[in-house]
Amino acid sequence: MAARKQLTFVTGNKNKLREVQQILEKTPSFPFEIVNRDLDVPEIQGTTQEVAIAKCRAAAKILNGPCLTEDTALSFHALSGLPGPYIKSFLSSLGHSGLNTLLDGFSDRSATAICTFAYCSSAEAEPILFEGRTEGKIVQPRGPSNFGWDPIIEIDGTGKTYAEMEAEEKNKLSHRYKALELLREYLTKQG
Ligand SMILES: O=P(O)(O)OP(=O)(O)OP(=O)(O)OC[C@H]1O[C@@H](n2cnc3c(O)ncnc32)[C@H](O)[C@@H]1O
Ligand SMILES: [Mg+2]
Repeated sequence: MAARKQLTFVTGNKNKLREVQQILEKTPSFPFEIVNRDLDVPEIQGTTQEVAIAKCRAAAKILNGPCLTEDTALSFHALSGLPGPYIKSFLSSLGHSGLNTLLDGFSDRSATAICTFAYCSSAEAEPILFEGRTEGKIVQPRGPSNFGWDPIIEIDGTGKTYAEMEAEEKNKLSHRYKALELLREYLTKQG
């Protein structure tokens, strides 16, 4: 059997990489083998889509070939979608408790976790986006603090935070899983 073609997933985040690999292990029809490169790619300011497109373009230019990038946003509805794509710096500055405090005074604590994969088929190609969303609400931390804001989002209909779920459970309903399903469909059709 011919070896599967490789696709470079540019991320410095080991937790993202682990989840992508776990999800794809359950998806035997995925047409590429994912290999990781940790490149320092600038992340611009803008909408989640603008940030994702610029990052993928920059990574494809550095690699001079096809690549995959991923951006994760966490949008609080009461704050018109903020922190959104800026969640990484909000989390590192404010921590779990500070993110909760941002919503004090609002009755609406709902939030959307958004995962945006961007795929460039060559260094010059326009990035194509694949977006997955999962709804929840921001709560005081519950469960292990292994990955970002997992302990402070309780996922609708489960009564659990992402951090309280086994990997398998998160990977069946997560923003990342949903985005990866769309990417898989697209790449499978491309042949
Ligand atoms: O190299 P890249 O892929 O950019 O990795 P990153 O860690 O910088 O990731 P982002 O720029 O997309 O920032 C997203 C932030 O949200 C966190 N995060 C991403 N996915 C998450 C998930 O499924 N659960 C909890 N936190 C997550 C992540 O740790 C970052 O703090
Ligand atoms: Mg980043």
